[in-house]
Amino acid sequence: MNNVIELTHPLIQHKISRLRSKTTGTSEFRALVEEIAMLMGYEALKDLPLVDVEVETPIEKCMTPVIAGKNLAVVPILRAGLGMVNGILNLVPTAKVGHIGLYRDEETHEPHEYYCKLPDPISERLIVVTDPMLATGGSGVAAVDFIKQHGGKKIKFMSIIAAPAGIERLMKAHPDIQLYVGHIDHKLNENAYICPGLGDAGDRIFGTK
Ligand SMILES: O=P(O)(O)OC[C@H]1O[C@H](OP(=O)(O)OP(=O)(O)O)[C@H](O)[C@@H]1O
Ligand SMILES: O=c1cc[nH]c(=O)[nH]1
Ligand SMILES: [Mg+2]
Repeated sequence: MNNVIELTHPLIQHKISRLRSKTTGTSEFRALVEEIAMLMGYEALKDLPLVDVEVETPIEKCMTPVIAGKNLAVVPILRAGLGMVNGILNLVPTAKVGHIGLYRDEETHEPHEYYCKLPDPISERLIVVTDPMLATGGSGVAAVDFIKQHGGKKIKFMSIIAAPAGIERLMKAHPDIQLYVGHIDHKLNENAYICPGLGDAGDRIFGTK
């Protein structure tokens, strides 16, 4: 799939291995998620639009490119996607942040919405959705559905670990988006957790278990 980009950089792979270990504690886990998001963002934002502005160097005036400031919105899927936001904001501090609250039903594994607030106007922005885990893809599809219903058009989705089933479901529902993944794991278990994965990303970021 052309729109699925697996980021194979050794720094990303090394940090994902640290995330996977069950001995990695909350503060290191949180820091790693942010660092990985920043490294993934470096790649995912390589087509950010630029505008030329005039700058005076100590030598002379010149026209030189800067990021067109109002163009980016980061939209984490709560809770776990929040852990990736500062990684992107480190790269583009002027980005706006929207939030989509979803949790998976423990029995059906289907997502339930509890919050949605997006920056206005959303239609003109490049939107980067963040969620460390793409498992069945239900949450990802629902999040992109919401964003499109609110007028979002240019959407990139960043996931640290993805399962093949989730990738397929998301890209079948939304073939126009670009999906950036840090690693594609091999399967889901009977509770729809990614194997080998890293466990429950939200609980590990926020220390809730
Ligand atoms: O692809 P899916 O099968 O939908 O699963 C992935 C979703 O599950 C996790 O969220 P969770 O429901 O655990 O909520 P949390 O982030 O609040 O822990 C994860 O952060 C994703 O949003
Ligand atoms: O493996 C998984 C699947 C869904 N959500 C998680 O946090 N981890
Ligand atoms: Mg969770």
